[in-house]
Amino acid sequence: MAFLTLDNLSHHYFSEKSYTQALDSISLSINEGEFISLLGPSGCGKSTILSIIAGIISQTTGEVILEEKPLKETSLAIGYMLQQDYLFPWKSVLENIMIGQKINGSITMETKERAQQLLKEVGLPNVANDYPRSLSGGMRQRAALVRTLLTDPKILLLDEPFSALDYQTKLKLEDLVFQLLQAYKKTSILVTHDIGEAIAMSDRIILMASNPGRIAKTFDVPIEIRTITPFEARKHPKYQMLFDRIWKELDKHEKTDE
Ligand SMILES: Nc1ncnc2c1ncn2[C@@H]1O[C@H](COP(=O)(O)OP(=O)(O)OP(=O)(O)O)[C@@H](O)[C@H]1O
Repeated sequence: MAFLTLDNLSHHYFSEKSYTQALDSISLSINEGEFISLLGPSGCGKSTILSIIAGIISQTTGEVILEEKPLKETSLAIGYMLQQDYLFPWKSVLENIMIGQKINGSITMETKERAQQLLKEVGLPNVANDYPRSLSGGMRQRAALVRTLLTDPKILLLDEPFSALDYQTKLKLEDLVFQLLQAYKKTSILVTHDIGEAIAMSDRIILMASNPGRIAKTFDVPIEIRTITPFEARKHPKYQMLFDRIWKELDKHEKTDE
């Protein structure tokens, strides 16, 4: 039995003036500890899938099943990391990363120690009492990652978390996130437009097509790439081969959408 199942998900957005079928019959099984990427053209429904899993919106039809139970609303089992870090400027880094526990009234000495430990693990050992304005974009995203991990979610949703960063910072952060999520055996779903990032970080890539948003093809990433860091993966010959296959497939779908 899969850890997380998307069973025949469809979603329609309605407004007074328009109707959009964002998703059509999305079915996907994800194993515990697996890293999946959703890749595809703008508007194919990648973020809509994450919003449904996070319980922010309800699917029109279908089910999300986590550990054999339907997931119907927002849950602490789901952690969400976005392109923007959404750190509160008036709170220190430590206060920001413990915001979930503060809201739940569950801050303990143990939480504080774990927060400090995680900050060390992401290379931010000395910023707990600083304010977000004194941190670089990459440092802020690392703090946002700690905030997400501190609630110990079962599933991590990553919606283009590196896309606002400069290229060098993005590559460094990819390595860090990859290693951390592997160490903590987190099940993760990454939304990205970057074919290279999807190959370098994932076990499996779900290529989507639009109008309506649907799964076009699935690619398994070769084991030789999955067992090395994203930075090293980009230099592997099998990376280039897979890149070319995905590029061709994406091109085919973009042409049919035109
Ligand atoms: N709140 C909304 N109201 C109406 N239509 C929406 C809404 N959110 C998304 N859509 C539409 O649903 C479709 C899927 O959008 P979604 O944002 O999930 O795609 P995406 O693949 O994540 O796009 P991008 O890569 O540009 O972020 C698009 O046609 C979009 O215009």
